[in-house]
Amino acid sequence: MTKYVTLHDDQQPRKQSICILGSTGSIGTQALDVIAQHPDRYEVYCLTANNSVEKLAAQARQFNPAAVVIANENRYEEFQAALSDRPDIKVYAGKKALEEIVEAGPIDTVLASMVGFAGLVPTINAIKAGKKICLANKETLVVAGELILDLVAQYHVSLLPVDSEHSAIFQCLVGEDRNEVDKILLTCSGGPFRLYTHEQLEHVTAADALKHPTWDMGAKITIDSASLMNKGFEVMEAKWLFGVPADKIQVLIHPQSIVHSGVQFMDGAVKAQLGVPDMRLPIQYAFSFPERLPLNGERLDLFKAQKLEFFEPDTKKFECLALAYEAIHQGGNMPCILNAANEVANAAFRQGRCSFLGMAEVIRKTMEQATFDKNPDLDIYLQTDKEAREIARQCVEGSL
Ligand SMILES: NC(=O)C1=CN([C@@H]2O[C@H](COP(=O)(O)OP(=O)(O)OC[C@H]3O[C@@H](n4cnc5c(N)ncnc54)[C@H](OP(=O)(O)O)[C@@H]3O)[C@@H](O)[C@H]2O)C=CC1
Ligand SMILES: CC(=O)[C@@H](O)[C@H](O)COP(=O)(O)O
Ligand SMILES: [Mn+2]
Repeated sequence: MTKYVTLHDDQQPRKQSICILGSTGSIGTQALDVIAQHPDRYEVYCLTANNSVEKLAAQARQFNPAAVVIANENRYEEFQAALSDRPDIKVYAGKKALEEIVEAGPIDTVLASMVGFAGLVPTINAIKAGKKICLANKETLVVAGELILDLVAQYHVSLLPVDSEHSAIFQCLVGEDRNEVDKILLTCSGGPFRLYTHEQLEHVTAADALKHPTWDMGAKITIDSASLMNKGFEVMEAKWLFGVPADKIQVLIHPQSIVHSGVQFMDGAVKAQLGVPDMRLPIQYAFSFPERLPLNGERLDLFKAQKLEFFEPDTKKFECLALAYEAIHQGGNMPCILNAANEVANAAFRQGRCSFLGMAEVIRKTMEQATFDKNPDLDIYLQTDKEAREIARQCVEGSL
């Protein structure tokens, strides 16, 4: 029995008290929309952001959390001033405060929806504090999948996927505990450059890459979708979440983003989950599992969708996907190196300091030069992330 169904004397389900890490982002704001649709089920214990002082303060006024954390300490005074008329809301600042707030006693569920490596330590702390984890922050599993799964088992916590494909796979696997998976069908939109030639890719800009054909998401993941690094990360995420080796995870380019992913079983049966591209469903399902709750929003109309296409990905044209497979093959801390280099290259591309194709070059060079460790622990991941970022920065500057 999952621990969220705690009944009061009157047999009404107790409200699930939620901490949202990264509440000002794309996933965070959609999670608040889900919570607003079910005030009888969910309440907000804590909201966090990095720099978005005004947005976080506005969210705090609307959702009345017990605590709020702004990760950038330099924004503390400004943030405190913005909520000075709300002494009932505790205001904290800094990376350490953010990493520790997840341990607060009243929290049932932590939605890990910060972006990047910064999400790793708070997620680990939340697991160790016995919280239910709704995981959007895929970088956590990319970097330290084995460590996270070991901790989840050791602390007996629930880990629910939020990423749309992994939520789809999870939904297909419900009730199939006794049945062996033949392969996972992991769909991918192909991004805005799906039909571009290599020559065209030499000239694309961040503004072009930020126009995702089907999903409206934060800037970092949108660039990862354009380079197909996002799909490489999702192969790793699926491998850890569902215990399926990478060679049994088939990536299918599906430009319509209607089939969110599927599973083929030993008898050849394929189950898939379909829907409009809207993250509120996977967010809500992670909160409410095993129940389904009503959700306002657009419904899938298959007559309107008309055609559903599937193609093989081109790993020569999209080298980031090939690099992700290489990192999976090498194992150890290589996915951590891949992730750190990607975070640096992705940011540099957005700032116009690196070309689109240059991102893969930076990542490849960093993978060649960073110190490899076959059996990393958390300390090694922290060191690896630091070292790989430094190498990647130098690659971006063209000094290596
Ligand atoms: N968006 C989507 O549809 C999907 C996202 N995901 C994953 O979910 C995660 C969040 O993505 P998304 O919502 O798009 O990202 P956004 O960039 O929209 O939001 C990121 C959030 O994290 C906060 N944040 C950023 N850096 C830090 C930091 N160093 N310390 C503390 N907080 C920080 C931001 O605060 P601030 O506003 O102050 O910058 C913001 O609240 C990513 O890992 C992504 O891969 C997975 C599937 C789909
Ligand atoms: C919404 C979501 O889950 C994203 O990870 C999405 O998958 C990105 O689209 P791509 O398939 O283009 O990477
Ligand atoms: Mn996804």
